[in-house]
Amino acid sequence: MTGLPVTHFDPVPGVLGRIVRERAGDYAAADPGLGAARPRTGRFRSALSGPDLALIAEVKRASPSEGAIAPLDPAQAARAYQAGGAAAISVLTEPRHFGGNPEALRAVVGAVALPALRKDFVVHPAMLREAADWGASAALLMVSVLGEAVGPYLEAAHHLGLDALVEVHDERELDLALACGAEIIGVNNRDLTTLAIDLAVSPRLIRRAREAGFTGLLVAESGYRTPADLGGVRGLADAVLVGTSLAASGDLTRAARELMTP
Ligand SMILES: O=P(O)(O)OC[C@@H](O)[C@@H](O)c1c[nH]c2ccccc12
Repeated sequence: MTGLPVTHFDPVPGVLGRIVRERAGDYAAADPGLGAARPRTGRFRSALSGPDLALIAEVKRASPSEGAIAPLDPAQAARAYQAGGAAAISVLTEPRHFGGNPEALRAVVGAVALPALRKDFVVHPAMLREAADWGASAALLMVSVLGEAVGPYLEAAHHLGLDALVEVHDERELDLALACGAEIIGVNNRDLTTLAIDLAVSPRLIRRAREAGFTGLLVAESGYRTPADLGGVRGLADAVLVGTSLAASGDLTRAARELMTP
């Protein structure tokens, strides 16, 4: 595959815009080639497909909204999440604002049998190639960052054997995700341009996706701290993605179990 757009992103405002510009700079000289097609395992997708609300637990050491969260050891954290019933592990690899790095992802892949998601601001095809090389089963693709390019990026992820979590935050982004053939759509409750959380966003957009006839998987993301917080997406979402509240808990296994017990 060639010709993947690497530079013509929608102009992105706020905190998100800054991170996107930094990441684009990091990868400006990287080789955009994807190489030969790799077989798709669909491991991430199948891990979320059960009848129960699945947990994607995130290894998140810092964030722009919280600053330092916890000095997690990624392998240990992933094992603790696995013991607590997580279906998949999300690993931040963004270094400046989220305390992530490539080694964290590799360590998680080596430590647990669960599929891992590369959580980063994907703005260059090399970032997908890396995700596959590092053993991730999936990568995050943000419609707020990629705009219309999300379609080609989705194809690139699939070419590399990865599942993609296509993230949206409003109706316009959801409609783009639906149009590009996303199989797994994540609805972020956090507006990444202002960092404000609104737990009503996920139920609203998940309903809209289902009304549009979407038959893929839907993930509710960000801001969940208590079992009661999950009330709005139980029976609606296939999975929830939770980082801060688990990472900051001090006992990741227990926190994961307690959060998911209605
Ligand atoms: O820490 P929280 O509020 O539980 O959120 C987790 C996850 O949804 C969040 O880290 C996230 C969602 N989309 C992102 C995009 C980039 C960076 C981070 C994110």
